[in-house]
Amino acid sequence: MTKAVVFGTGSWGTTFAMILAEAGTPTTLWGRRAEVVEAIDRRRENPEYLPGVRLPSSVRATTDPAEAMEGADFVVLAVPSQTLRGNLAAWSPHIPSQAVLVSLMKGIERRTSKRMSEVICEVAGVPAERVAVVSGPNLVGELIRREPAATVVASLDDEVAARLQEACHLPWFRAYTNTDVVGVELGGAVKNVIALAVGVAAGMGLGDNIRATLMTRGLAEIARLGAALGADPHTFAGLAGMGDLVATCTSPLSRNRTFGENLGRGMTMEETIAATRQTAEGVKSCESVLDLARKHDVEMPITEVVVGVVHDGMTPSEAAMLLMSRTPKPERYGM
Ligand SMILES: NC(=O)c1ccc[n+]([C@@H]2O[C@H](COP(=O)([O-])OP(=O)(O)OC[C@H]3O[C@@H](n4cnc5c(N)ncnc54)[C@H](O)[C@@H]3O)[C@@H](O)[C@H]2O)c1
Ligand SMILES: O=P(O)(O)OC[C@H](O)CO
Repeated sequence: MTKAVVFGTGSWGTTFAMILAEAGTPTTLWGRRAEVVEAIDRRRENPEYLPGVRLPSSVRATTDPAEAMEGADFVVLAVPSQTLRGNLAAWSPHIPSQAVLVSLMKGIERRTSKRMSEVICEVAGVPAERVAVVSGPNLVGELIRREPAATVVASLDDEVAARLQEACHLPWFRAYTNTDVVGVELGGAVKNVIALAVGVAAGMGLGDNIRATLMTRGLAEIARLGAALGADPHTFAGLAGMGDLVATCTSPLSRNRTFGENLGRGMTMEETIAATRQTAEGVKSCESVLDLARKHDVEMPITEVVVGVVHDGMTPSEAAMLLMSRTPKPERYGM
């Protein structure tokens, strides 16, 4: 029988463990805090991240990475992107030799500008064919109510993607396979940056025209970066591209969009950070995305102003003015 371990008892790690278990894949959750692990194991609930959600009995929890990893076919990683490298270095000695490593994370590493699958290969010393990523319009607030959704399971190895698809496919959670790991990861990481921009616009009281413009031109930025990195352009019209961009930019459940909205309303960075309880990946990843774009000579004006607002003290009004006063050009310029 296929078994999985999920590292990270936050909202997505716990929800994906629930999905795997419900799809017939017994799953162990690794958490760093004993009280969370105990609540999951004894009360079948993660009161901090998913209060009131009953977890299946085939979800166990432990704080011991070696115990968590025993017999696992899938090692799923769901910690904040910027903590992956350090954590995985400690967990790597326990990874079963044939296990597939799965990233649920939607971030780009600071300093190296690496995608999560690249960090995994480097730190765990596994070939890219033994890595898979899961990404798509997957807002946890809806999934815990078992509302219908779909996702993309990507791996360079078709057979690996198909096995993971089988391990997590449910009547209400439809998983599609893809071999474009680069495109699927970029779609997930960069949409968070665009959701920050859309949130800022919404917080400023601006309307649907500019929000749609930011989403559309944001997708153009994602596609330009993807083209420079060798992604398949069709991926960005799919669930991990446009699908996730639309869900994240329009949903009040999105942490990234909400973060931007608070800034747009006039909250300071300190106030906004204090009001954000969970991981809003775009806040740290916007700089790494911009670094990556610059390395590849790709123009990403929306990402630039997001970095300006989030990290360099630019006001939302200055950001709006900068974007609107750019040189007029054909729509497909630089695509
Ligand atoms: N929540 C969603 O709707 C959703 C959906 C799809 C993808 N994602 C992605 O999944 C990843 C995880 O997000 P999440 O929503 O579960 O975040 P979260 O904030 O809900 O949980 C993060 C988890 O990581 C743990 N953690 C924090 N710092 C750590 C550290 N230094 N070492 C080890 N563990 C640490 C926290 O205790 C928590 O258990 C992110 O990349 C996010 O973009 C989230
Ligand atoms: O809450 P967010 O902004 O991290 O978005 C969650 C998921 O990535 C949506 O697919």
